[in-house]
Amino acid sequence: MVKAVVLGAAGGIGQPLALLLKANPLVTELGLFDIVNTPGVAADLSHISTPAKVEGYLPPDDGLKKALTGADIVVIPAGVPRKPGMTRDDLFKINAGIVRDLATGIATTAPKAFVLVISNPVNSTVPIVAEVFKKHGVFDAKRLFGVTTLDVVRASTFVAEVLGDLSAAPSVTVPVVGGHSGVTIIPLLSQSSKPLPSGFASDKLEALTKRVQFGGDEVVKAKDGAGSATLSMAYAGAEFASKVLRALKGEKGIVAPSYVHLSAEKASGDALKKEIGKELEYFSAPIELGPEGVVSIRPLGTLTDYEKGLLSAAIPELETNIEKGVSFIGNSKL
Ligand SMILES: NC(=O)c1ccc[n+]([C@@H]2O[C@H](COP(=O)([O-])OP(=O)(O)OC[C@H]3O[C@@H](n4cnc5c(N)ncnc54)[C@H](O)[C@@H]3O)[C@@H](O)[C@H]2O)c1
Ligand SMILES: O=C(O)C[C@H](O)C(=O)O
Repeated sequence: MVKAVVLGAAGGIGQPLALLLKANPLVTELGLFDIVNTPGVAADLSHISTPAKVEGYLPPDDGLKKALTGADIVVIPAGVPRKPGMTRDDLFKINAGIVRDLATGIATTAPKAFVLVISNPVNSTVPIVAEVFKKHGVFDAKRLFGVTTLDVVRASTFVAEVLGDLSAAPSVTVPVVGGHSGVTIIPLLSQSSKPLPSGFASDKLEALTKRVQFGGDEVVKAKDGAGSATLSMAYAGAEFASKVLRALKGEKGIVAPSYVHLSAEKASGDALKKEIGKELEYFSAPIELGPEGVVSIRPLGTLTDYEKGLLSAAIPELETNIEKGVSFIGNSKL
């Protein structure tokens, strides 16, 4: 029996993500929470002929607590999305408080659940969840994940486009490490499972790297005020959730990228800090998953000089973003 819960389930990401979780045969119960519309979304999904029993909850009558009771995995896409001209950090003002309050609900009702944070700015919202959990004495770094899968999904697609063969996209894997915003997104294109064409020019490599780093902006611009990526994010979130669930069920050797606290597995986390050359608390890297969550954090491997430059550029912004999330909870009354 597996209960999955979506917080922010009526939103642009929440609805298609809930659909994909309802279609996942590993899920037997699906709890949907939002401040609006969840009864309708739940009623709609509940007619789909898959095993999961679906319930929708709203804030009155302890809806958050009811949604979270018995949760094994909680996915959080609650919060406002960007409009053109905004950075992800501009969302902090509104989303930090939303994520803090939802994390408080998880800490008190489902402290053992795996928590997958989608709400932006991920580089700061994951530390917010961790700090709330620490204040409640229930923090387990192995179970907290910032969802960076969309960056990896984009890298696969964009590399396949460069190779002129979109049918290769599902089998192209590119490690994307660092964080989830602009220059903190570091695609390690030299490690693509399908190499780029030989003699790929450095200006093309730079353009491809920038496309992965700023892929979110492409969607924000195209949606022209109506939000940011929702469908590709729901796909990516469901992919990552499915890997976490398969590992929970005992499948071995599952590796997926995620933004985690580097204490999640001490030896490999310390080794990664050495590779980065900085005492960062959080970083996104390929993670081996197991029934308890993080089994190990994979090394970055050999970086080209260009990729080393990307890493150096990412570190100061990551540090600032992490500190912002940590001090927000330090200064919050819970
Ligand atoms: N990690 C990623 O790769 C990634 C990708 C895309 C979007 N995002 C982020 O995901 C978030 C959601 O994006 P969206 O397009 O679905 O936005 P949206 O506005 O369509 O949906 C957000 C939902 O959250 C709900 N909500 C607001 N406050 C809430 C609360 N206190 N409790 C529960 N629900 C609440 C809203 O009612 C709404 O239904 C944004 O912050 C966006 O930046 C992250
Ligand atoms: O770009 C955004 O604001 C949403 C998301 O983080 C993305 O990468 O698409």
